[in-house]
Amino acid sequence: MTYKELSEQIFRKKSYLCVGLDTDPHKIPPHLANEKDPVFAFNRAIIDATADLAVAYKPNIAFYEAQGPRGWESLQRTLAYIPADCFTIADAKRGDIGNTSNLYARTFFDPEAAGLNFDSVTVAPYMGRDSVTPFLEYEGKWVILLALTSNLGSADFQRRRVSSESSDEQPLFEIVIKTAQTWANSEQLMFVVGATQADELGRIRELAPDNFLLVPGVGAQGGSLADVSRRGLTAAGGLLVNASRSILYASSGTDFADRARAEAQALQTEMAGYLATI
Ligand SMILES: O=c1ccn([C@@H]2O[C@H](COP(=O)(O)O)[C@@H](O)[C@H]2O)c(=O)[nH]1
Repeated sequence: MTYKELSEQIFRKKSYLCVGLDTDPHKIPPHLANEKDPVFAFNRAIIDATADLAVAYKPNIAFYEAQGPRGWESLQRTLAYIPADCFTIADAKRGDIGNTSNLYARTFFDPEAAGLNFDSVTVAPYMGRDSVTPFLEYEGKWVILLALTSNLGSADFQRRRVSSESSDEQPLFEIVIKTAQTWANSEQLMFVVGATQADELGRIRELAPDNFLLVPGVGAQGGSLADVSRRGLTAAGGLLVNASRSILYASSGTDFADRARAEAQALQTEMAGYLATI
């Protein structure tokens, strides 16, 4: 999906909601246990309940890999089921020496390789340019680079102030953003910024006025959709705000899909209000 198409979907659906498919087999409602593929049955119900409210889906790959070959099949079925008008994110947080990154990129972008054809993959930036560029070689695919993550540990490195040859001290995440912008344009490069980091969102938006930001951390992690939207929305939309557990596990009973829809609907209604102001 191109930048323009993603932006159009946001204004068509009046939503920048990304539903995170962090599907934990232990949290699937018991009545799905007899399905041939309970993880897929759960995801299918969540997708059916939210597809008109969401512009993106983000399976977190850890939840599928932890299931072995069965999990990979659930992931393939889930990806194939996501409607074509939704942007897809492999939240895999990959990145290695170029030779190895080539294979990670092939895994998520080449359907002939591992049966997956995601629009984008999350990548850790700390091994530098040659660890990221293999993902950028796939035309029409996106890299979503970790910039300032939502967890407390982001203070350990990402927020640490460092000096570089060309400038005074600045937080490491700023160097990540500025440097990565020399590798790819905003049509192919997004940044992850946690909703719990709203204090820095204005500054990040200044540095990256045209890049989409993937913002996890509303819902279970307590980030504020209002703060994120006020600081992060652009004329193109420019945001994908992810919620996983607060939607998936709104209920553990037979009404789980209805309750998931209600949670997604509440976020989408709020988003429609913010979009109306830009
Ligand atoms: O900084 C980051 C980067 C990624 N994530 C991922 O997003 C979801 C959040 O799930 P919730 O249940 O809505 O908290 C999950 O897959 C994380 O691995 C993040 O939270 N923060």
